[in-house]
Amino acid sequence: MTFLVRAPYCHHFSSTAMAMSSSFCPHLPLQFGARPIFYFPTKPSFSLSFKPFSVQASKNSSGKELRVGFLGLGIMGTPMAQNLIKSGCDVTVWNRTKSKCDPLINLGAKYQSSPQEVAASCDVTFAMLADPNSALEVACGENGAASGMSPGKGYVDVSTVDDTTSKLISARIKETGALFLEAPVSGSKKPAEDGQLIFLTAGDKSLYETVAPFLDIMGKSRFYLGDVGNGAAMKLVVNMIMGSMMAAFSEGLLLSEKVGLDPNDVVEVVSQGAISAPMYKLKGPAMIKSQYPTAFPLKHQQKDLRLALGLAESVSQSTPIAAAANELYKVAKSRGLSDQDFSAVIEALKAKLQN
Ligand SMILES: NC(=O)C1=CN([C@@H]2O[C@H](COP(=O)(O)OP(=O)(O)OC[C@H]3O[C@@H](n4cnc5c(N)ncnc54)[C@H](OP(=O)(O)O)[C@@H]3O)[C@@H](O)[C@H]2O)C=CC1
Ligand SMILES: O=CCCC(=O)O
Repeated sequence: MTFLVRAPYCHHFSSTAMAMSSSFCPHLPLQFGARPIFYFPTKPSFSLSFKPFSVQASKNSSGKELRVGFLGLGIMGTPMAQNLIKSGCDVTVWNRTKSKCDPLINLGAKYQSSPQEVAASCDVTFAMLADPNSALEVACGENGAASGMSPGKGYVDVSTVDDTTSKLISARIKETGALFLEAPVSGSKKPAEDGQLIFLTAGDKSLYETVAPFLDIMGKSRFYLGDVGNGAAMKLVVNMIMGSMMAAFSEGLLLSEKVGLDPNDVVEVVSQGAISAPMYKLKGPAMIKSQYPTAFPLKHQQKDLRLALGLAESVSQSTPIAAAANELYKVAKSRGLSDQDFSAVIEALKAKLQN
């Protein structure tokens, strides 16, 4: 197997490719069913000498370097597309609000004025949209990407959506003869900037292999999980856990303060014990100061909890903790905190106590 690897924390993407023998690629034991999972756990700690990405990038049937489209340039899409451009990829961008394309055009990206035109002018097109509705609209709506798709092309949806939405998009893309991969990401704004995302992919295996070099520019590891829907489900499970963890952490911080403890000590104690999580150490100090600089918008966390609860209901799985957490995020949204970081959910608990 060939892996594209990059120097840890290398921002200039002089990155890249090195053919590694399969002995470098640990195949982890399968714990979620009998599907193959390809896992590259961390970037190597040794130094490599790199060639420009384009030398090793996947080629299309005419032997030309693949042209990459990127739709959706929000908090995540912008740094992801930026990393592709900086690595030397041929990138064409589109965003509903056109002004967000400008910084990427300045970096060397091309621009097309609709998802259809991006898809028509590129070999593979990535999409990073807000939610199921926008993902569907951009892929399947008027002048949507599907209208520009044809055999030999591929569509990679990296948005967080539910499995039903992903299957609808997949069906529409595949109608055109193109291939489809869902590839939602774990990791937030900073991992996106640092090319340290975790891709949870499912769908056409050959497209997964084709876009692997691009995933490796944007991420630190990638999982192939089988049929369309499995990547979406994995992402929702992970974010359901995360949403509940943040809600529980918020309760702990507020309780500690009420009983006369220093919540900064709580952050430190938690960080040294079995329930330590990078998220607590990263966001706790700002939460204590009632500051919520946005990395992962609260409205998206609530969307993910809503979708995860739907997923749980579809298989009759009881999820009372996530359901309670979801209510808190809904309260936070109703108090105008949608665009703050999801750690602002703590404000919902403060508000509750004041009622
Ligand atoms: N932020 C994070 O930490 C992470 C987010 N995610 C997921 O990634 C996705 C994107 O997140 P993020 O970048 O934070 O979100 P943002 O809200 O920053 O960006 C959303 C993007 O979707 C576009 N969009 C929204 N509605 C429409 C529409 N109707 N038609 C066309 N485009 C639309 C926006 O365009 P415009 O600029 O015009 O508004 C923007 O490009 C979400 O699914 C989120 O859950 C996954 C991992 C981490
Ligand atoms: O979907 C958002 C995930 C945020 C994270 O993994 O830190």
